[in-house]
Amino acid sequence: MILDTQQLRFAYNGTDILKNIDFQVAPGELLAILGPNGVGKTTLLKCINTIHRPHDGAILVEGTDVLRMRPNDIATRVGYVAQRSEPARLTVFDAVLMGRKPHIRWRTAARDLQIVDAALRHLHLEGKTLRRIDQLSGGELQKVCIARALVQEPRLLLLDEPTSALDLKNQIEIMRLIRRVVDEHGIGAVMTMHDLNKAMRYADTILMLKDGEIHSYVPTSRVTAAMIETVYGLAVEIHHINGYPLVIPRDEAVH
Ligand SMILES: Nc1ncnc2c1ncn2[C@@H]1O[C@H](COP(=O)(O)OP(=O)(O)OP(=O)(O)O)[C@@H](O)[C@H]1O
Repeated sequence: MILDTQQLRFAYNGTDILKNIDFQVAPGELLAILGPNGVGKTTLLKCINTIHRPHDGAILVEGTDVLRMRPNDIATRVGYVAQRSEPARLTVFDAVLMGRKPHIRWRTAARDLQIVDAALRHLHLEGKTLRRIDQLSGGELQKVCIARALVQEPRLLLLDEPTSALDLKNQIEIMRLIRRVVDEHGIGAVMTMHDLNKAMRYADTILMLKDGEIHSYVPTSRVTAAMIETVYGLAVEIHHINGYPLVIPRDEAVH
């Protein structure tokens, strides 16, 4: 397993936000965490990335407890794309190169530069390498953050709403890129998402949170309208168009 979370519990100021969180991510698996605003999706990613320390339970990455890993070992195994990032006065190139830092021993090697170049090309940022990231649009900055996580060559990629600031074409390109990296490199990925259709189109597994606990944890093909209705409190239908699932809200209340 790439990721194994066991009976996680996390509280802010004594109030439980997450409890009984148990799930696994296998090599080549993309898991989407869904659930309403404020349910704890970001908090869960931050626990996995050791930004927060769970109050109970364990998080294993390739069999090793992340809380016992040195920061550099975490950084070579886990890449994290935050929901919001603080843009610094760095160029795009330098910001992406920073993702190689955990791998660089003495000084930047030719391979580091090749990996950075490739990531910039994949994200269509090659024309903006010398732009300062505090002068980018929200979507451009989001792509820089994804490029920085990819050059880390992590075994586990954590993405907090990776397409939220992107236009339709960029959303699809980023989802295809994430899918390809997961498939080709056999890594695991966990993303939070509000767009159910995109999650169901690209993820292998869906994990839905409700009231701080796992409500549903199923292969994408097993997601039902009833699950979505209970978690979001919204009546929906799931249709398939050209083989892709499409969630359509119905104009009626759920009790
Ligand atoms: N630093 C903090 N201190 C106290 N409470 C917090 C803190 N950060 C988040 N919370 C609360 O914890 C809960 C979970 O927040 P979190 O950001 O994990 O939710 P989310 O599911 O990612 O939400 P969204 O979909 O709106 O991004 C929310 O009620 C939030 O207000």
